Amino acid sequence: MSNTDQNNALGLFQTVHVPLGDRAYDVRIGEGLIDRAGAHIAPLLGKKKRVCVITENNVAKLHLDALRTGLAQAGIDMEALILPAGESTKCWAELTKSVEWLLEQKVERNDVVVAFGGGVIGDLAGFAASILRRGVRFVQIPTSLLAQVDSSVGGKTGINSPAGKNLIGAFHQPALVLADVSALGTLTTRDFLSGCGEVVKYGMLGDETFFEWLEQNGPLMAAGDVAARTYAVKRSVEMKAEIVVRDETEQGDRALLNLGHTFCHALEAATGYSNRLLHGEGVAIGCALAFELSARLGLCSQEAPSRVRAQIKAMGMKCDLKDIEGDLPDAEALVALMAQDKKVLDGQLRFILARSIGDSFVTSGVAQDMVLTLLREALEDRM
Ligand SMILES: NC(=O)c1ccc[n+]([C@@H]2O[C@H](COP(=O)([O-])OP(=O)(O)OC[C@H]3O[C@@H](n4cnc5c(N)ncnc54)[C@H](O)[C@@H]3O)[C@@H](O)[C@H]2O)c1
Ligand SMILES: O=C(O)C(=O)C[C@@H](O)[C@H](O)[C@H](O)COP(=O)(O)O
Ligand SMILES: [Zn+2]
Repeated sequence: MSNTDQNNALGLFQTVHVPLGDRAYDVRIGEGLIDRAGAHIAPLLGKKKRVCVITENNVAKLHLDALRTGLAQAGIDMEALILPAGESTKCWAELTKSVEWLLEQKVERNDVVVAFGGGVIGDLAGFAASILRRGVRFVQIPTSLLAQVDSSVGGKTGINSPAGKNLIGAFHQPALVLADVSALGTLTTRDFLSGCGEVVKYGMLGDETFFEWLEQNGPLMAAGDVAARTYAVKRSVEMKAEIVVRDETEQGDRALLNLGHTFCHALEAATGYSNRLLHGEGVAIGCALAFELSARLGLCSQEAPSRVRAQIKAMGMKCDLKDIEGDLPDAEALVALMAQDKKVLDGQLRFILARSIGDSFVTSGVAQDMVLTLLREALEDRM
């Protein structure tokens, strides 16, 4: 995995290479990458200097003109499909619309689709690209913090089902990721903090030093410091890339990236994939629950969940079930939703638990009673 600074016609950026053999690609991180998108994407194109971009209305309003100009500077034309923003767009209807639109645009096997937006667009457009003509290449241009640190890297693409989160999808690696940290400047505070949920997750699952860095630099990041944001994106991507390279299709270790997600996905399904709970918010709440469960099982110290919760709260993120507005189902119903989790093996739930901050592992040996009691207490705390 190389990690280099470059300064040429492509601008100044840092690279995390994801060495996956014939599916290897760069994640380029820096300012002004949208303005220079054409120069970065041009080497991927054949004779046809055109890309089809899938995006959504919030991002289109703020950044699509810049992308059009950035592509035009390298002589690349762009057609764009603008979908509604929000988690509910990760559904069959929008997938069908996207695939039919790509076919109308006569996208060929050798063309490149561009996913321009947050994790919703990355997951949806990546899945559309994976099934179009049995697979065309796609470039991720992630515009949210969450998408830059997590969803644009690693090739998990897909949509939600009423039965559960991300249950329909495919592994399809991008050909290139351009993470333009200047785009983060237009995020709402809520969306920025949602992305922080995944950032803190990396520290908790595998790097205590990064967790400590976040304890010290969280406020700087939130205040918009570009160097701090760039470092957080780069360190997160490095960690994700390392895990993905070890286990691309989640046969083992990759499940570590799911820390907090068994709880999170059940809560997202329970709140109807709505604005009541954003994915990164669910991840933060899920991580706090996973550490609490680990402590109750005697796997980690009692101090670890307190430190995790203190950091989540210090950054201003949602931390508890009581931070979710409106009704929630009871503990039994939440556990029933977990039964559709993709980590279920031989009918048994698997959880990511922790020995300490920065030392997590995957296990199937968690008694359901422990999970039910934990959830009952967390739900009672809402009363
Ligand atoms: N594939 C993976 O590995 C992976 C990893 C983590 C999360 N995910 C998925 O990602 C999704 C969440 O991603 P998300 O948090 O980016 O959600 P999102 O795509 O809905 O974006 C969050 C909000 O930010 C807005 N936005 C995006 N970029 C913006 C910008 N630059 N300026 C202003 N507003 C902007 C969007 O319009 C939206 O309202 C979930 O569906 C989750 O399951 C996937
Ligand atoms: O890339 C992964 O692997 C992850 O688990 C990253 C998660 O943050 C992400 O939310 C992912 O979409 C969850 O995957 P799923 O397979 O549990 O749906
Ligand atoms: Zn996630």
